[in-house]
Amino acid sequence: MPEIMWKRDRNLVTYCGTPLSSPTPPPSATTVGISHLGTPSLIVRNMVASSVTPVSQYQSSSIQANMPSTSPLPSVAYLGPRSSYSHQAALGRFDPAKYALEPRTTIADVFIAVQAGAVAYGVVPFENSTNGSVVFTLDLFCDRARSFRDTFVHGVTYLDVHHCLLSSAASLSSVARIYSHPQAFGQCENWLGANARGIERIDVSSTSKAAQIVAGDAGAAAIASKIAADVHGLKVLAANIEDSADNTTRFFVLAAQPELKAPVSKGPGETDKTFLSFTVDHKIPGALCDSLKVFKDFGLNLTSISSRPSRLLPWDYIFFVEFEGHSDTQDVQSALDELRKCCLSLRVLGSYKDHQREREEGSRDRESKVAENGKAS
Ligand SMILES: O=C(O)C(=O)Cc1ccccc1
Repeated sequence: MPEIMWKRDRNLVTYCGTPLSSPTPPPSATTVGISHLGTPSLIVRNMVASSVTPVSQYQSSSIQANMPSTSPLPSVAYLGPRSSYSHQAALGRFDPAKYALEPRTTIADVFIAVQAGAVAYGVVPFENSTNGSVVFTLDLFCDRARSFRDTFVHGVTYLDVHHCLLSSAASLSSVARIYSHPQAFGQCENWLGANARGIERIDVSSTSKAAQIVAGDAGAAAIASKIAADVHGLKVLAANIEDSADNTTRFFVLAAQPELKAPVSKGPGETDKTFLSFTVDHKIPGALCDSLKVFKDFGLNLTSISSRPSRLLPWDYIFFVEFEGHSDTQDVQSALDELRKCCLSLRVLGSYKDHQREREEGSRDRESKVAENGKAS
């Protein structure tokens, strides 16, 4: 086997000197579910058609992760196997006629594939409306080993998430084990507390992985989507078991270069956002407060804040902030210059368009319709 050499040349990914793919701009951010893709059976057919065969679970995932795509189309890596929520989010954003959607075993493998230039884009879950941050993804953005220096957030896409309990067992009384992704367990706590007390819970890499395992184990069930039930030939023992009816997950679209230009025109309801990580000197009282005050002073509205342990020292943290504004504008650049003065380190992880306002307006519409309906009855 010849040694595989990757290098980056003016944003073209080259393999032994031959251009393989030039990143193609993705379609603009899309929102809410995948219903626009057609009937459930069409979606399932697309999922089957747009997937390459998942690698055996015994093969090292990191070797597979940075293998170049063999498709002539620009490729998009997602947390697989097929029928995961990440796959559904990727299908909502990337037309499978124009992009080759490729499953990866873990979220880390998606980052590895993007960083290596093996794919043009990656789709990873970032945060959930009921269960908060996806810590696996935040930990990869911490980039403690400096492995993902060229991996940036390029866009956002949203997915309405409705969980089901899937099994080949006739009823819950024959189920001894439930498999799922930790995020899915966290989004179904009420249902599990009321209906599945004492049943063992087993964390796996994705909900569709759980469905795949359960397809071969009659004493087990998976928390996954209705689409995963169809793909893996499982029965739906219970539907819509999520704690919150408007359960939504936000996914980041990753790419190996930042989206540098501030968009000249924005669609209705679109907002520019920037995501960054920073560290402060924990020995200085008020260091975090000083850094957050910069956003206030520059009139930049924060939309998300989270932290992960630095793993350098106990109780030392890396902070993540998302705010409204684009890093390619003078306002934001001045704020970042000021922020650098009170931070030990700062990394802009990407600027992108978001449709959140439109979604909020949509949910306000729903709320006012419910209120009007309440008055009328
Ligand atoms: O496990 C999956 O299917 C994923 O894509 C991760 C996830 C899990 C639960 C809700 C949303 C995304």
